[in-house]
Amino acid sequence: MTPDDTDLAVLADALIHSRQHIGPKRLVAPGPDEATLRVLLAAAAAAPDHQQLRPWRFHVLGPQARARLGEAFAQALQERDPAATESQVADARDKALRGPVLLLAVADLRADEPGVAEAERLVSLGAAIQNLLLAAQARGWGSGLTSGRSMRSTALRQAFGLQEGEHAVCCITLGTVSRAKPARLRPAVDEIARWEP
Ligand SMILES: Cc1cc2nc3c(=O)[nH]c(=O)nc-3n(C[C@H](O)[C@H](O)[C@H](O)COP(=O)(O)O)c2cc1C
Repeated sequence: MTPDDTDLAVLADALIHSRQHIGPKRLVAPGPDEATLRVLLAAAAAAPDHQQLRPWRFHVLGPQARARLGEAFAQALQERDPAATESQVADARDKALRGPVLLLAVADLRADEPGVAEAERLVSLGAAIQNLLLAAQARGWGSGLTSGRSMRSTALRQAFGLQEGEHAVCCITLGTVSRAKPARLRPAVDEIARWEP
């Protein structure tokens, strides 16, 4: 048996390759409960983190927070497009209500630590998100990431009390997959790797 044939390797590969982005409209109730969310967040907390700066956190959004997020989405749209119609504004607001469980991922780039570049801190957040998504996938929950210009809006920053140097990166929706699209074709290994002699 080669090391690739161990049960753990087979499981890990199956988990990684079966995860796919599911849009929030296709994630329906039920979603993971608080106990499960805590397990998923503990998986996020196991992400690599140079000098252990903890350069990110997750906001778990309850109904009031989701209403605040919806208002921020609506306000951000109106600010960047004053001609937006009522139905477009309502649609923007609605985005915060899709899916049973919603988290907001925030990068904290404030730590004055010249040895750890901002890019490294964002990599750590990406790893934390992926840990969370895979832990969710392993338990049968679907997930999707959403972002867009509203993430950088003053309205959203104010709604979640973000300080200078803190950045809302994306939302994470978790729930039951009602309808999955065919899996995306992933890049071939030789497209993403250069074998340096
Ligand atoms: C930080 C981040 C933000 C994303 N934001 C969006 C988004 O706003 N809308 C969307 O449809 N997908 C979004 N995605 C998901 C990607 O579209 C998706 O991961 C990509 O299509 C690859 O598909 P896969 O995850 O199924 O492999 C985001 C992904 C990341 C990493």
